[in-house]
Amino acid sequence: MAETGWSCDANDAIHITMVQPGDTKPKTLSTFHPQFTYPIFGDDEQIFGYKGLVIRLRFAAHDLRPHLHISYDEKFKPVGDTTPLDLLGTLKPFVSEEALINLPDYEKAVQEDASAKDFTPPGKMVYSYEANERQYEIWAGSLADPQVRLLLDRVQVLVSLFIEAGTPLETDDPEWSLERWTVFFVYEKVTPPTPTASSYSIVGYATTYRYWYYQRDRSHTPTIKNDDFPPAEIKISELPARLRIAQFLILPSHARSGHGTHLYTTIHAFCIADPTIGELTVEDPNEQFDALRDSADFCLLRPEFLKHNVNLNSDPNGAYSRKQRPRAVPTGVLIPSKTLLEIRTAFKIESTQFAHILEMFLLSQIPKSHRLAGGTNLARLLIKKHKADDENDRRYYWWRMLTKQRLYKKHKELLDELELLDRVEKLDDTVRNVEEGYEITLDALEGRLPESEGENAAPTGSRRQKRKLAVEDDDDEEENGTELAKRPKV
Ligand SMILES: CC(=O)SCCNC(=O)CCNC(=O)[C@H](O)C(C)(C)COP(=O)(O)OP(=O)(O)OC[C@H]1O[C@@H](n2cnc3c(N)ncnc32)[C@H](O)[C@@H]1OP(=O)(O)O
Repeated sequence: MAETGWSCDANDAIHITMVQPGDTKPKTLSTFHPQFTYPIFGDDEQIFGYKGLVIRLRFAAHDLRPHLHISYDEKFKPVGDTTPLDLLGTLKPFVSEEALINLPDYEKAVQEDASAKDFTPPGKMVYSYEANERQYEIWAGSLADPQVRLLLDRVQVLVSLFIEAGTPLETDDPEWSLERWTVFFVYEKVTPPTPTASSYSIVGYATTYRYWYYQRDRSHTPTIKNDDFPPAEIKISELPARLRIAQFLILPSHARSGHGTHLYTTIHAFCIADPTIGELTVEDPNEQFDALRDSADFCLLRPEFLKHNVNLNSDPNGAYSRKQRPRAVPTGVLIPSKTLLEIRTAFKIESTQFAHILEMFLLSQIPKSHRLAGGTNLARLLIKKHKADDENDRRYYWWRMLTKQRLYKKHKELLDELELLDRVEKLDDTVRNVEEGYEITLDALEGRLPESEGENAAPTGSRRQKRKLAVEDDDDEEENGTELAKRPKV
């Protein structure tokens, strides 16, 4: 434990333990430390006043019954204003009330839980899968369901401990508001450790909510109607909506085994199956989540792009373009915009995310030796431009133009404040960084795709790193009012 004198690292002091009944008393399934404790203990994540401090947060693996247990070897004797931290007072707002019973009572409750044998996760099962010869199920339920609320209230402290800038949900909102929320739980189906124990063990969960999706029907001229007032009851669950993933968590003991990807694709399938949902969006995704989402969306859309022969036209304006540079990027002839819109609408993918996946796909269709990652001669291409002899060089030229065009439109206000030369340089840096980010994802996907071209050799060790982007996405900041969890995403 990183301890200096009377202060210790809060991340080390907290132990999160999943338990299930054992032969005579509950046994530990897994134990892990939090990633963050600053929402509870402050920015420096230090706890003053204890030696040998262990704050153990236990959860029953099936119904997440919680328990908080604090132990230490020595406690600092107050000197004037210098007092040890009030641990219970500090932790109370973050853990549910029922976690504060004594340990023997908790252990008895877990060990002798008569209902455990018949426990099923709340809501209904929406997907099941096998991984590494183990069985998993994903269940979805409305937050208006008291059982969903109970589980969420019990586990929400993990949001503060694992999701940067994440805040636990208010679960005592009015019912109509709770109905907007669907919570997805991932459980492993296990062989019960005792005859009366549960066969479910938590893996992770995600919260999602519907929010109004304004779509103007331009085929109708707005008219004043004499409808009854007040109107008949409106059910929020039936209004056109976007579904937004708010919190997404896979327990560290189950991380990097594909469960996050299963959970995300299940939520996506849930959106596609619901005619009232127009798009899937994500609130404040972090870098890891973006990587997971990009990979999953790429695997989903790639077969569709291939089916429709989506590719960059290397001669967008025919022979004419070879002599004279078009005044604007000829998007309509470069890519099949109508088909792409149909794909995007059918797959309910938000427009910026769709643009990323499309750009990544178009890039992947250019042989690596004609891309920056494969050592193409960019200086020569920038002289030859759309007149380059090789069609893949021309494709790469147009790929850069198309991506720059999107980036420019998205960040127009910011870029227009710069001098022309600075603007060109900034845009150039950004497209390069975006391209590097795509190459990393394509590398990571190598071998996972059914018809892998073998273009992107898998790297040794993770190359996943923060995408260095020259132009930051100010939209996210505006929408979410926080910069902490946000990764610059262009
Ligand atoms: C909206 C938000 O809430 S944003 C916040 C997201 N949540 C958090 O950051 C909380 C803490 N972290 C987590 O909960 C998890 O680590 C998550 C959600 C980020 C990722 O979940 P995981 O289950 O680990 O994801 P998954 O296993 O599907 O993929 C992650 C990696 O594992 C790799 N992977 C996928 N399947 C396997 C497998 N069978 N074996 C080994 N590795 C695999 C993937 O390649 C991926 O690697 P990469 O990111 O380097 O490309």
